[in-house]
Amino acid sequence: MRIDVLTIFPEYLAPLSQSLLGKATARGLVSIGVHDLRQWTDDVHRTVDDSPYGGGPGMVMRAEPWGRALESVRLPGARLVVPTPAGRPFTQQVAARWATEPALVFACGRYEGIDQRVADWAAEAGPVEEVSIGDYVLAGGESAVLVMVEAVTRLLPGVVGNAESVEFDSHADGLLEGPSYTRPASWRGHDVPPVLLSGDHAGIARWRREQSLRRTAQRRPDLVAQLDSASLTAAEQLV
Ligand SMILES: COC(=O)COc1cccc(COC(=O)c2cn[nH]c2)c1
Repeated sequence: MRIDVLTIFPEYLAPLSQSLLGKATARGLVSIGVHDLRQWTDDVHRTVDDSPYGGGPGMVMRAEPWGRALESVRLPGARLVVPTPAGRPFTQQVAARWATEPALVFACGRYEGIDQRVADWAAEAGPVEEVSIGDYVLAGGESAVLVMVEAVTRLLPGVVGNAESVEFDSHADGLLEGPSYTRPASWRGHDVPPVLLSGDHAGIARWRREQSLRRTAQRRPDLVAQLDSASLTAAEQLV
């Protein structure tokens, strides 16, 4: 997968070339390019923002630099992702869908946002998604891109050592992951649930499912509504 990020703070995206991602890049599973939007400005001050039409606080990112940057960086048909508080929710399902894409381009907004005509114009050349990573407002899209790139690239085959651990992630089956334990069996008066030491694999699997349903019902009742009927019935018994 090819990932390109357009931003006025390229140094903010430095973590992308380290740790998990660094290894994946080194192994050729994903290639990442981070580009400074100011490369595509046309004035001596390298201006990327201007006052909003219609008045209002703050500044808006100008369309021209974005148009030139996207023409230069975005492969034909590549999915353009714009992180924004006003976007559709970014979920594990969205991450899984994007993980099959050959290329993704991320546009990091700053100030009050990017002139809307950029997304509208970009949609003429390929899919554009305005997505939110949560109901809060950041100073810019860079942190959201770090989050989304991590969620997507860890799903790429070969990036996460143990493929099973990806399969059993929270949200992979619509449920939250239950509690995990490791040695020692007793720690500061807290013991590991005995079933996990029993060797009864069917019992362990049943217990883990029950823990996931219970935790989901308690912490994310909004997710319970989306469960299939079997899981729903089980979850309702546990609230
Ligand atoms: C068309 O889209 C835009 O103009 C985007 O513009 C902005 C403006 C300010 C901040 C951001 C960053 O995204 C978030 O704050 C965000 C994403 N998820 N949850 C919070 C983006």
